[in-house]
Amino acid sequence: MGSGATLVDGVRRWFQRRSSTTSSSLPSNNNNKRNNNNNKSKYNSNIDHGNDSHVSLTDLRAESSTVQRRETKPGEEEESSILEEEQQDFDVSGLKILQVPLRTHFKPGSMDTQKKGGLETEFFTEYGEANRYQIQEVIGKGSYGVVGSAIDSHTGERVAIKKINDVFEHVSDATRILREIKLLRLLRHPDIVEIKHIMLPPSRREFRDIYVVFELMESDLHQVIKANDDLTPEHYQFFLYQLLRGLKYIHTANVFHRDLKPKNILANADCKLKICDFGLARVSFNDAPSAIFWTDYVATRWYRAPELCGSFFSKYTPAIDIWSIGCIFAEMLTGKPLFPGKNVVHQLDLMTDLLGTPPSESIARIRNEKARRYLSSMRKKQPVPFAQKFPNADPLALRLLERLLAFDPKDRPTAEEALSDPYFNGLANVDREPSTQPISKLEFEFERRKLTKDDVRELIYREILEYHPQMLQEYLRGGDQTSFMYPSGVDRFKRQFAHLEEHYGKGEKNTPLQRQHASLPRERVTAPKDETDNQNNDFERRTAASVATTLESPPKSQQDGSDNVSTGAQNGPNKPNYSARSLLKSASISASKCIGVKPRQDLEEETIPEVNEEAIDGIAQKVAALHA
Ligand SMILES: Nc1ncnc2c1ncn2[C@@H]1O[C@H](COP(=O)(O)OP(=O)(O)OP(=O)(O)O)[C@@H](O)[C@H]1O
Repeated sequence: MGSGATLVDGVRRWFQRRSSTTSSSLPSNNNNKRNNNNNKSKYNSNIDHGNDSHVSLTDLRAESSTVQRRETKPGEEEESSILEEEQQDFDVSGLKILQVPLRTHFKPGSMDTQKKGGLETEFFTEYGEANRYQIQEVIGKGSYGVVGSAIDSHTGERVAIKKINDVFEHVSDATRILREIKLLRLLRHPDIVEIKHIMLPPSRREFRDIYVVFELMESDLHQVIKANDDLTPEHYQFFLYQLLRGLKYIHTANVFHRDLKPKNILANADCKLKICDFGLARVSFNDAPSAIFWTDYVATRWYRAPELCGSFFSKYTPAIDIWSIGCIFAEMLTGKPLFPGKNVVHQLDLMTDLLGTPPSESIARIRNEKARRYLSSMRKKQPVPFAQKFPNADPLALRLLERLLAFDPKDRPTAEEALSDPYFNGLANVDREPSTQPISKLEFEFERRKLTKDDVRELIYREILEYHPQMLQEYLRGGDQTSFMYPSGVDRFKRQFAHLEEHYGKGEKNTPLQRQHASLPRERVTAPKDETDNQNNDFERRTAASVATTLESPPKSQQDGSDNVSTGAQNGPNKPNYSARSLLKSASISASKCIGVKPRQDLEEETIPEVNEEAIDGIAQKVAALHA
């Protein structure tokens, strides 16, 4: 306890000093300040009896940051204190350093990374791109490509470079990448991973791969939870605080992340967390047709909110992300996933085992008739007290967790509300929990039209130019760059990555990963039935595809028709509509058996592939065929 108490105390004092030394540069809305002297941290008594050496270390650091601030020259104060704040963020010296398992898969060693041909050298010297990053090792592999660590010779910083292969193989994949790089450019926050740069492709109209340079993180929360069985209450608090702070910012931009899970939270040994993987994120524009917005919903099941397990509503709220954060927090506390459902019905079962069956008022609000009937017909369950499920946890943490995991989305707090929960007394400070402006519709106008490969290539290229201001100027002036093959470091990277990939996982029985979230091209959707029959556990994939009909709330006769094929155990002759099977059929998660999925490492890996508008018709036909 002592070390974490020190952290909280240190951070609190830091805030207090900051308020007194830099108050002129801060918004002076005292009503907004949740963190004040009367708001005694629950750790105070521990601090008094705590570990002195930790206290003095934190004190010293907090002190030195204050002294530095005091020494700022007049006139420079505002700017430097803001910069300093950004850099320092939190003093985490009181928290025990995390174990972060080594992620090195292959070190290049004698690899020919240094070799530069004459022309290449010339290009690189002139443009400075290629010599800038020296690739070190492969640190991860996702469905879109390899991630390597590298040194940025301009800054000396270590960075992560993600090579995304064959970006334009499917328009839907390319659109996902466009969305992700755009969102990460627009969402700048200390708790969100930062894109530092994107390499300029060698040709505007012909490039296939892109190289995205991120700030380098040491691990992810999934690994941290697995490797650290001695996390303290202060770790839990600081982790949750950062996640909610990042989420507050994301939600005020009107963005829903939609796939929050421990693997999508990057982590450093110093306890810093950053939200990543915005590939499934969407901007919510009030006038956007909700059916289109949600038909491609595919978040990993274990972290999926109940309303998404049964297509409860046609409009969803940011509360879906709050639910995921609740699941992640519970996983931190116990070291195990909270709701490791095997399919959506099992998922709902696990949720109701803990939370009890929802009250009738909550069920009554559910728009989808099948989901409503399914929930009403469930065996009534009483909630399990959280103190029993999480016996060693801080009662304040559990009170907040219960709010995050409210079955009814309207009962969950917003991220901002959660940050003002008493659990964060002494740590939270609204001045350090920024909001942002809603993202402009103009940035995402491409979501409203059907894009061709060339359209999306142009849009990605335009997005890359944001990291190449001079080229952007030329582009905006209308200079035709089509035939201008300008030099870039990409060719060299291509070779380096090819080499690394060749050696990646050597000795392991790895098969190449395939894109998980890929939207389905129509022809794949309509693959022959027998291709799917031997896929056990894929009931969900075969049947959960009636998104369109669910969202449009089909007439009763249609529902009855689809229920004829239901074989759910509760399906008596007179109650055909609310079996588990029919619920699965109406879930707003859609997929096809035809998509390749990653070799399964654990059940949570079974993310359901994304389905786009284009694919819905095909899926609907396929489902109909399956049940014919
Ligand atoms: N900035 C970073 N610093 C360190 N590691 C990273 C960084 N970004 C990604 N990684 C790691 O690289 C791996 C693959 O990254 P990522 O999940 O972004 O790829 P992806 O192709 O989008 O994967 P997915 O299949 O989950 O969609 C992950 O293990 C991740 O932890």
